[in-house]
Amino acid sequence: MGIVLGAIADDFTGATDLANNLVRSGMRCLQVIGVPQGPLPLEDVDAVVVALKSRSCPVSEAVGDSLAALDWLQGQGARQVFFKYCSTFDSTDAGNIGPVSEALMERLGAAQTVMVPAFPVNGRTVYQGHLFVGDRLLNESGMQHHPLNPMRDADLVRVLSRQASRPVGLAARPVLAQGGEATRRHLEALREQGIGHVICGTLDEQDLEAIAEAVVDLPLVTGGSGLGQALPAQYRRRDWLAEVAEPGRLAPASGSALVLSGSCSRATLGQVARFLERHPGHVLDPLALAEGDDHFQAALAFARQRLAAGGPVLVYASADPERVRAAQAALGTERAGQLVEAALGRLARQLVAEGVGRLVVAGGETSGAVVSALGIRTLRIGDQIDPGVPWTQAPLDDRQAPLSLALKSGNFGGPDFFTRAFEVLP
Ligand SMILES: Nc1ncnc2c1ncn2[C@@H]1O[C@H](COP(=O)(O)OP(=O)(O)OP(=O)(O)O)[C@@H](O)[C@H]1O
Ligand SMILES: O=C(O)[C@@H](O)C(=O)CO
Repeated sequence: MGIVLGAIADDFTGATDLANNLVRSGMRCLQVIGVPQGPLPLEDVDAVVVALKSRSCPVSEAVGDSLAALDWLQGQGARQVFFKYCSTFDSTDAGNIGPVSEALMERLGAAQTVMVPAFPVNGRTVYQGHLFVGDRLLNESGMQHHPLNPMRDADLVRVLSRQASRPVGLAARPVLAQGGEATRRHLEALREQGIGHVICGTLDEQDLEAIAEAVVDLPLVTGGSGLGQALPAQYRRRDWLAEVAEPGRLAPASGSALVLSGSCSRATLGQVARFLERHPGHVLDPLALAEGDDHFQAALAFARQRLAAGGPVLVYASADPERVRAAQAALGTERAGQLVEAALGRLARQLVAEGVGRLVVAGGETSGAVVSALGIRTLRIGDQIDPGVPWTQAPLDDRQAPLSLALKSGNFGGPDFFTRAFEVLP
């Protein structure tokens, strides 16, 4: 028998977010970085999430990578496929949510799929097709300033219609409130009218449950991690899942504790400030990194010394918008980001080789850089630290015990995330 759910995530921290919700609802979950070259041992795994970097790359690349992930997941026997994108629907008029969904539908022979970005526990809800972040419409939430995919329209039917070739429809709250069966009938009626994509309104967990009941037999579902919280109960009703007492059980953690932050999101800036009130930290400046190796070596020396004294230690490039803009103006946005990502990746590789065994990384791009630098291919998903962020464990060739790793999306986590993460780790 194969896996129950095969998921394709368009970034690394988003993959971990979905995997976290699946584990919390009782599924044993493995995250793989990129499409594996061959089969993996999956006897004790119910769901695999393939983490891609396909959110902001050219459409053709995103489609190609997503189809390769789909082929691999089908090879592992996945009964249902989940395309995971951001709960703020990060995309542009060119894509990638519409084109990737349509390519997956075509390959799966699916006439219809649902779009469910909502993640109510983190404040992402959808009403009459409009996406809210907390009490603000998406286009007033700060996301209108996103450097890569500014979200200037909260009407998801309109947003998706600009990037999809199949017609887009809506399953609004009054339908969901009537329950799973009524929602399924509504989807069917839309399918008969030729509607390929259905934006689902979602205000709370109950709505997610109605959607999950209605879509459990669709070959493809798409959305944020909220739907991942509700689907396992439906799989269980169909007897597809074994009862497992601790689906997020990991080996005991060991080694010293390090936080690396390249995220400049508002939540991360607060977390950095809170950490520095009680623990040592060292700032990385892209302008200084551009001048030679001394700045990196100073950060490495600082971290080594403080880790030896007991840790946890923070190394961060996180900076307020003004400082980020200044670095970007001087170096170019891409080079500034690359300098930071390369430095944090190098620090991770060096310090893990020297004994760091518990590592928190903040930022999606930053997480991608660190995971690549460490050569990590698979992550076993453990228990949640805060909504959307679990501890994970990765086997490493040159380390006997697995590395405990938490990958935090920029805007996720409470203000004390960087300290509490280590307190909740067994
Ligand atoms: N001081 C800085 N100046 C310029 N760029 C920076 C600075 N610090 C970090 N960066 C870059 O900003 C980018 C931050 O993106 P990243 O995805 O890691 O964080 P995020 O956007 O907060 O997270 P998420 O994608 O999970 O919401 C990275 O490319 C990082 O290298
Ligand atoms: O869905 C979310 O908000 C996150 O998992 C994410 O994708 C952030 O990059």
